Amino acid sequence: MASNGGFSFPKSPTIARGRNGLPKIHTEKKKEDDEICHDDSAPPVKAKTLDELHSLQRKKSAPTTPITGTQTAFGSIISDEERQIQQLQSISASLASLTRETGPKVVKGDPARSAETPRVSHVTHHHYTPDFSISDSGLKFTHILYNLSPAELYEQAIKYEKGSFITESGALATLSGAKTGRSPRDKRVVRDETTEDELWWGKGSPNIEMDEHTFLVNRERAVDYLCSLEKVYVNDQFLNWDPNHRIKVRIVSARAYHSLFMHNMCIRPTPEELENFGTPDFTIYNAGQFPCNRFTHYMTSSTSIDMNLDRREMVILGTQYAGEMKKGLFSVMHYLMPKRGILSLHSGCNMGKGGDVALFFGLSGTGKTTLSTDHNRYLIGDDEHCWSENGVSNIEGGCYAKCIDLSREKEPDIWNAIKFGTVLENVVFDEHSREVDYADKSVTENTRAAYPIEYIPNAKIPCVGPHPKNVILLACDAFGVLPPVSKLSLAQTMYHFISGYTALVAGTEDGIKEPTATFSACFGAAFIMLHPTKYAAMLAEKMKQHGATGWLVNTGWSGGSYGSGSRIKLAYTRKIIDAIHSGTLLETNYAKTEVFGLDIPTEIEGVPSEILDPVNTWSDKKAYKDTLLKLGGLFKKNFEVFTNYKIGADNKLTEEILAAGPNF
Ligand SMILES: Nc1ncnc2c1ncn2[C@@H]1O[C@H](COP(=O)(O)OP(=O)(O)OP(=O)(O)O)[C@@H](O)[C@H]1O
Ligand SMILES: O=C([O-])CC(=O)C(=O)O
Ligand SMILES: [Ca+2]
Ligand SMILES: [Mn+2]
Repeated sequence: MASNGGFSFPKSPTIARGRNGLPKIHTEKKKEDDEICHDDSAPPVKAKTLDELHSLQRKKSAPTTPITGTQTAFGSIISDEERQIQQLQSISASLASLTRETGPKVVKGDPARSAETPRVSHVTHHHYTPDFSISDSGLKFTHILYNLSPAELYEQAIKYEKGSFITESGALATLSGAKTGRSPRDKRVVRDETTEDELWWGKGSPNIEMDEHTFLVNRERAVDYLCSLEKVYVNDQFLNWDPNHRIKVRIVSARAYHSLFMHNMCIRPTPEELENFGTPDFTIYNAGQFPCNRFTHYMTSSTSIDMNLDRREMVILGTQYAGEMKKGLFSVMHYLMPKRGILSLHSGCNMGKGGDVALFFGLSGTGKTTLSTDHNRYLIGDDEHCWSENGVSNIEGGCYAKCIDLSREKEPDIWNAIKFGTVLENVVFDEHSREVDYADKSVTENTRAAYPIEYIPNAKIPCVGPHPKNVILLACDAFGVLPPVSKLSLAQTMYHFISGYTALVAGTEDGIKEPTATFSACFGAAFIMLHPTKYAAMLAEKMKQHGATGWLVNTGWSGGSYGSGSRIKLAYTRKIIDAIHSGTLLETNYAKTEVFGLDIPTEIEGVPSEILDPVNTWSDKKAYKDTLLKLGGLFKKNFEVFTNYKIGADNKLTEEILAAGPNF
């Protein structure tokens, strides 16, 4: 016993094997000398009750502006408690019913814990509540879970939201409910005197009108629903990394999943920034699963996503798909930024070690996130950017990657970003090991991961960069006739930007399906608010001024259309993109294609030369020509609506753009 310097180990109970192989536990009284033996166990806890013990576990967060309090705009200093009351008053005002003219009684903190953790006392928006407005809803409290941390949101989701699980890598797996994608046909925009003239309305426009009154009806419905809940989540965050054009947004939602999603996707304020947040510039009321009333004017389904630019508010009813919030705010930026002379872009963006910036435009699923996430370059952002006179800035604070068929080998940075804090939507996983099967489309093909941008190792923080050198237009051409890469003139770049082409293959359950061409102006018609030519004119102007080169990259099929050919290997596309970034692709020899008149390189390092001209990869040359002409015809037909518009101040450019399309 004394051999180890006077220490002894408490004797473990003697275990013997019984007849059935199970250990037999001996419970006879220990010998006297065992009890007086040196005890090295830790001292007992100070708590006298379990509640006391639990309260020891959680330490109150340190005040972020200690003792001195916060300096207000008028120079006075306010206490921490006063500041918290102001914050709650602001939230109560956000949640105020428009008819009762008073905000709900709000109290900060988890209702499940309010008994044990007294937080800031409640506030009502107006201190005086007239008698006539007293109703049951006026008597209850709404608990506010304000800018919770990812850990707190995990606990909320797992406790209260069915379908929430921690995956093997630590991500939060969630279900978005009946909707697993956006509902563009249910989007409504208030048409008033201002927006009547400013916005793009009519054929092709994503802005389907509603009147102010109907908006208020839906707003009231969402606010009443949210206030009827025991608790709501409130996120106060920012959009746009350009400090001169930063927008303050507030998101009120019913689910921890939504709060964590926006925590990841918007820019996260520092504690100091949060203290001085004040009144938001834009507010989202996300009532999620609560539907709109189909008897309401303008409603054509139980889902409605309503935007009121004058009130700076958005209401979501009848869909829990979180992308509605992300893209709703993007639409707002597509309105606010051009007003300030800043171009908003549905594009990814990265920067080389030497400071060369590339933009990646493309419709959903064409490769913005995949190709802007590049181990050799700094990631500025994967989906939404602004281009101002100062250069580029990311609008968001996170990325939203498609996960279908994700593999560690092909997309290591995205794979590694799926860890604690990341929201994983609609994926399927092993019920025991919680390993995700990224090939499984049982819930949807649109499985997604939302993670903060700093989860990508070479993210450029702050997410801003100089003026772009290369503008890469991505199309996933399932017809297999567009070349893997072509160099574009400015007029061609504008033609393809306005066209916004891609062709994906819809559901593949019933065997081979024909690809369908999609044209979406500015590679994001669902989100733009002004006429496409307004954005196009700004892009042309900026590309000309900064000498950026345009490229068209087909990330889709080669060797035949969908069904006979195959998707271009991601490894080849990456080599093509590398050659664009490095500048070597500018130096190589070019040939011109028929019909589209594109300049295609004859060789690229690491890419088999025969695939560079798609005609070489088709065994049936007639089928190739027919398909090429068919696609050319679709482009022409789509562009008809734009032929009457002037693009920019210069008529010459308009003519050049019209001539830059397919010719046959
Ligand atoms: N050659 C290729 N180039 C790019 N992506 C490819 C290629 N082959 C397969 N892929 C796959 O295509 C998908 C591209 O999706 P990605 O998330 O980049 O779309 P996105 O343009 O960011 O769309 P969204 O705007 O909807 O987020 C990924 O799943 C990627 O693995
Ligand atoms: O908004 C979404 O759901 C995903 C996305 O990025 C897009 O469709 O462009
Ligand atoms: Ca993306
Ligand atoms: Mn997108």
